[in-house]
Amino acid sequence: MLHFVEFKKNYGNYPALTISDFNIDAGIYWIKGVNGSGKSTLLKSIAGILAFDGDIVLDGDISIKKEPVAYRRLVNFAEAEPLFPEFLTGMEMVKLFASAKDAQVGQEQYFIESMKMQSYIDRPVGTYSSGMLKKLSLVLAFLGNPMLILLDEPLITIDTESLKILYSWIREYHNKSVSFMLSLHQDLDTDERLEAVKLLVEGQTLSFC
Ligand SMILES: Nc1ncnc2c1ncn2[C@@H]1O[C@H](COP(=O)(O)OP(=O)(O)OP(=O)(O)O)[C@@H](O)[C@H]1O
Repeated sequence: MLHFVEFKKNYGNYPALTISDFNIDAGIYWIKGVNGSGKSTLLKSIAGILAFDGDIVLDGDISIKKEPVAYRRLVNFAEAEPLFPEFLTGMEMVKLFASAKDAQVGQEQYFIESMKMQSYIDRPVGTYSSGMLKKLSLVLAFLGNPMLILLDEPLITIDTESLKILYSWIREYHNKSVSFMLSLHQDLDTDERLEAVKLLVEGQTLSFC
């Protein structure tokens, strides 16, 4: 599903992450690692938000470097602490992402309703609480027809009812062959029946746990 080829991400002189040749099959992955180990750097690089040396190839032949548009359409990302333009409403953000991700018309309604966001989705994002912002970022990460969804710290900030909904979305999309990479500090809820393979970011590289 994902192949790292001579991947290297430096911040100035600091070599944050080096992954020379690494393959990840389709599935659900739990990215572990201590603070500052490079989990967000990894997810932002896979999402195409950070520049890096080398290449990341999706599904055998879709290179982020050679086919950035096709690649980005298939890889969605929710940041740990999302920041959006404060003057736009939640719905304007949703429409923007739906258009960029070629989402089918009306797809967003299911997500907005199941997360119970109808009462504030038309309000400017600047008026949102941190939990509301987090839920908006999660909705955006499910729009379109992604092959891979990257969720950085998805379990923080949102209430327990919303967490259950998020787990159900992950199960539903996984059943449709969508892969996930979740960076988490806390354990996954074993009652939620998510079979996740553990990956460890340690010593400025990535390995299976
Ligand atoms: N913009 C930046 N400039 C310089 N160094 C950075 C930058 N962003 C991250 N780093 C460094 O890269 C390393 C990895 O950071 P990263 O945010 O990826 O870690 P993380 O595993 O996500 O941490 P946490 O669990 O605390 O969120 C850290 O040493 C950090 O100081």
